[in-house]
Amino acid sequence: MAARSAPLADPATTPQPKVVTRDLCFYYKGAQALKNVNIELAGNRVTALIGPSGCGKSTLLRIFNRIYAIYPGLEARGEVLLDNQNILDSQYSINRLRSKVGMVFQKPVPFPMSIYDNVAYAIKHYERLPKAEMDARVEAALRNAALWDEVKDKLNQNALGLSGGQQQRLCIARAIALRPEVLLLDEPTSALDPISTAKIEQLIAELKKDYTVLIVTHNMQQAARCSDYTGFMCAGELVEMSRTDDLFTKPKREQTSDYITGRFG
Ligand SMILES: Nc1ncnc2c1ncn2[C@@H]1O[C@H](COP(=O)(O)OP(=O)(O)OP(=O)(O)O)[C@@H](O)[C@H]1O
Repeated sequence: MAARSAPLADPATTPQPKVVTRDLCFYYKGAQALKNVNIELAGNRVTALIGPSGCGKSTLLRIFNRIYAIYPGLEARGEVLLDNQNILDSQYSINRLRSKVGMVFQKPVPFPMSIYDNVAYAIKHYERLPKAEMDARVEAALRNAALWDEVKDKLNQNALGLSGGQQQRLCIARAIALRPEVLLLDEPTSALDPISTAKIEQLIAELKKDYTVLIVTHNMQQAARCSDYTGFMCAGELVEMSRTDDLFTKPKREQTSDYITGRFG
């Protein structure tokens, strides 16, 4: 039976949860991948999910923008409350959800178009803006993603000419250009070199001023460096969820301790 996530400690300084799941289960064509997951993502904080390969981290992250719904035979049960509204409810419009919850994938996937258009394209899907306003939005997103200084003189060049780390920051710019409230990062640095990784980690720390961030990572040091809260998952269950320092220094469950000390996984 999955552990119920304890309410996050110290309510005086703990922000309100932005996203809450209740008894969330997930099935791939009948095969259960998540078992009664109860997790809270604190608003304007970074939450990391760690755990062995195949434990369900990416499955959980992808539920938060209902991306699974485009594939047949995949089913989520339970509730996922974003600001107290259940996003799994078919009445909750997918367009509304995508404007509130942005996602960045493991491999940078810029569109084969200019750097400018990569960001503007995402905005145009939701809003019609005069040119000057669009320019300002594109610049703001690129600045927020710590990429502006590197690309400001070549906005019309093809994005595929950027380095991997720059492409990933462009994908983050594209996601934040829509001014989402929640940002999902699925192993965003696994394809990057250490310098690009450090830049993205620094960026993640900055982003929490404006967004609620969830990051899936295989790298425990990364979780320790850039998250406020960490959830440890195993075999489709959320085993433990605490403040990051606590989870790594005084885990409550033996399974967590075994994982972070390298005894399994
Ligand atoms: N498209 C799919 N169809 C069927 N089963 C899937 C699919 N995607 C994932 N699974 C299964 O769901 C379980 C959870 O997978 P998931 O990718 O969420 O794990 P993960 O913790 O993110 O793994 P990793 O760290 O290796 O990326 C695994 O047993 C996996 O085999």
